[in-house]
Formats: sequence, C-alpha cells, structure tokens
Amino acid sequence: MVSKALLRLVSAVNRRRMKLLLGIALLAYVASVWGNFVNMSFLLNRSIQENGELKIESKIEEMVEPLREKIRDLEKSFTQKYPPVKFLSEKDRKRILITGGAGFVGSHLTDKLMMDGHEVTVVDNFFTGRKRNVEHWIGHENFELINHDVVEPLYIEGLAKRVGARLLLASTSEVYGDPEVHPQSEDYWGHVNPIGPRACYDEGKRVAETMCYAYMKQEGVEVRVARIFNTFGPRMHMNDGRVVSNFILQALQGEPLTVYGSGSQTRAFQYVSDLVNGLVALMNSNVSSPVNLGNPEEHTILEFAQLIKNLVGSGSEIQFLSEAQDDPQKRKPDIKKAKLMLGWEPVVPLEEGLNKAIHYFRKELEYQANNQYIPKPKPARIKKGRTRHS
Ligand SMILES: O=c1ccn([C@@H]2O[C@H](COP(=O)(O)OP(=O)(O)O[C@H]3OC[C@@H](O)[C@H](O)[C@H]3O)[C@@H](O)[C@H]2O)c(=O)[nH]1
Repeated sequence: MVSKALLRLVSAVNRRRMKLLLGIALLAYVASVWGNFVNMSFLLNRSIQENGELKIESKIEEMVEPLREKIRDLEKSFTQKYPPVKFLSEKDRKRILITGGAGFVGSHLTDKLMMDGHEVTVVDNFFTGRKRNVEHWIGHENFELINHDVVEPLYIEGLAKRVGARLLLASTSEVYGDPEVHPQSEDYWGHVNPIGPRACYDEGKRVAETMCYAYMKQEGVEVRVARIFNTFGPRMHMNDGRVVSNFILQALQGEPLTVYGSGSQTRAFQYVSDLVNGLVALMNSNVSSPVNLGNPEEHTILEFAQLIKNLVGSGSEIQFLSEAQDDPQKRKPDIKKAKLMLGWEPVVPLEEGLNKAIHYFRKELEYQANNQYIPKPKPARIKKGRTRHS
C-alpha cells in the first residue's frame, strides 16, 4: 500500500519533471530557431550592407585615383629631375650673372653654363623673357632667378668692378647699320642712320660698346663684346616680329608669309647653340676687342620664305609688303677673327636648326590652343610696310 503510494508520488514527481524538462527543451528549441533566424537576418543585412559599402568604396576609389595620380605628378615635380650638371671644383666653378637670362638667347646660355657646372644668377624683368624658359632649373642649388629690371640701377659695370668679374656685352650686327662693306668684319665702323626707326636699337648698342670700352680703360674692368648676327631657335618669342618666328608661325597656320620689299635683301642665320658655344669661347678667351658671332651662309629673304614653306609643308602664299625703312640690304658676318682667335665656327646646318625651331613653334601653338588662346603671328613689323598688291 505504502509502496504503491510511493510509486504514484515518484511517477507524479517524474511527470512534472518530464513536463518541466519538455518545457525547457521546447523553450531552448524556440530560442535556437529564433537565434538562427536573427543570425541569418543579421548576416543577410550585413551582406547587403557590405555590398553597398563595397559599391561606395569602389566609387570613391574611382574618384580618388585621378587625384592620387595628380599628387604623384606633383610629388614628381617637387623631387624635380634637373638636366645633368657636371661637377666643377671650387677653383673652376664660376659665379655668373646673366641679365636677360630668361629670354631666347639668355636661357640657352643659362642651360649651357648650368650644365657645365657653374653657379648662375639670372636677372630678368620678364618683358620678353619667360619663366618657362628657365623653369627646369628652379630650385637647383646652383641657380638663382631674380625678377629685376636692369633699367633700374643694378650697376652691372660697378658690380663687375667690385667683384673683379669679366663682363660680356651681347652686342649686335646692327652696329654695322645698312652696311657698305660686305661681308662685315669687326674693323668696319658701320653705316647707321642716327634718326631712323632703327636708331634707338642700333645706336643704343653702339653706345653700350662705347661705355664698356671706356669702363675698361678707366676702371680696368675686363670686357668681352660679341657682335651677334641673326640667330634663331627654340624659345624665340612668338610675337617679336622677327623673320624666322613670323615665317614659321605663318606657314604653320596656313597664313601668307609676309616678305617686306622684294625679298632680295640678304641675311645669314645661325642656330642658337652655335651662338652659345661662341659666347662661352669668347668669355674664356683673352680677346677684349669685339668679335662677330654668326653663320656666314647667306640667303635672300625670299629664298628663306620658300625654304620655311617647304620644311613646314605649308600651302601658304608669299605676300609682298612694302619695304621696311632703313632695312639693311645685305648682311653676312666675316668670322675669320672668331675662327682664328676662339677656334670657333658654326656647325649646325640651317635646315637642321630650322626643323628644331619648327618643332618648337608647332608645340607652342598646341600648348596655347589647349589653353584656349590661339595666337596669330603678330605683324609687329607690319608698321614698316603695307600690302603692295591690295
Ligand atoms: O615678316 C617679316 C619679318 C622680317 N622680314 C625681313 O627679314 C629680314 C630680317 O628681319 P628680322 O627682323 O628678323 O631681323 P633684322 O636683321 O632686321 O634684325 C635682327 O638682326 C640682328 C639682331 O641683333 C637684331 O636683334 C634683330 O632685330 C629683314 O630684311 C626684314 O625686313 C620680312 O621680310 N618679313
């Protein structure tokens, strides 16, 4: 009896326990299903979110890449690679000041002297010179660029005296004026109209020579005087109205090549690197009297127009304008002195030099067109003439 009652009690307890256990198991099951569900939806959400994030990231990446590219370019320009420069000992390294050193001839001279290992200071007022002509040296330890107008007193001659420097005057074949002697040698005194339209330039250079030699005699300053004949090459100013830049720009843009007068006047053109080598040879010499630097290969201006037209492959016409006043009718350097005393003579053939100049002007036109500025060759000298056949 007791045992039966005991059994009922145990089984009742067990049933309750079983129910409890079953309840707990059910709860655990529901919890696990819910957990999985929550987990799954979390994962789902996450993958949607990750997907979205990936898309945004790749969009950002797309936008940022060009900026990174720009930064890399900028970094490259900061860690600028300069043209190769020779090492010169303290004894051989010179400190050279070039006035107008950002101009056409000046910037080529700057390149040569920098690459030879000298310390170069360029002074320019950037009227016709351009920073672009020397920008590849900016930041170099041997290079200094000063924005200054030498018309304001910098007293180049005084400076030369103070530091015991040698002074180079870039004089010109224009000191011979419209010459009555042909070819022109250094002992010819010239034929300049002192009140004509070219007088300021011609007489200005003649006075500069006079001052240099007076200074040499009075103050003992060493001077070198180069009489530079017509020179051309890359970095010529596009709008200076000179025949080489005018003809090349006109030919490249399919405009008429403007010949002043009949075109029978002659000139002899030297390539700029020949001139620069001549200037350096002169500075290193002990020749203190004037020296002609030019290429004696003489052409008429009409021949020259046809040559440029052919080299460019241009269909431009040749247009004859009236003659420029006091235009020298013949010009050709006698370079015996330079050959003998400097061991110098030009070596760049005319066509080779012209092709380099044409390449330069073509690039300049592209560059300016990309900057939304399309230049016309400026008829700076047209003031001297008007159309003959209009
Ligand atoms: O469009 C043109 C430009 C020029 N010319 C002619 O081409 C010849 C050369 O003229 P440029 O203006 O190029 O040069 P120029 O010989 O007159 O003077 C030059 O010579 C020596 C340098 O020192 C001077 O700086 C430079 O002006 C001149 O006969 C001129 O009349 C043209 O027929 N058409």
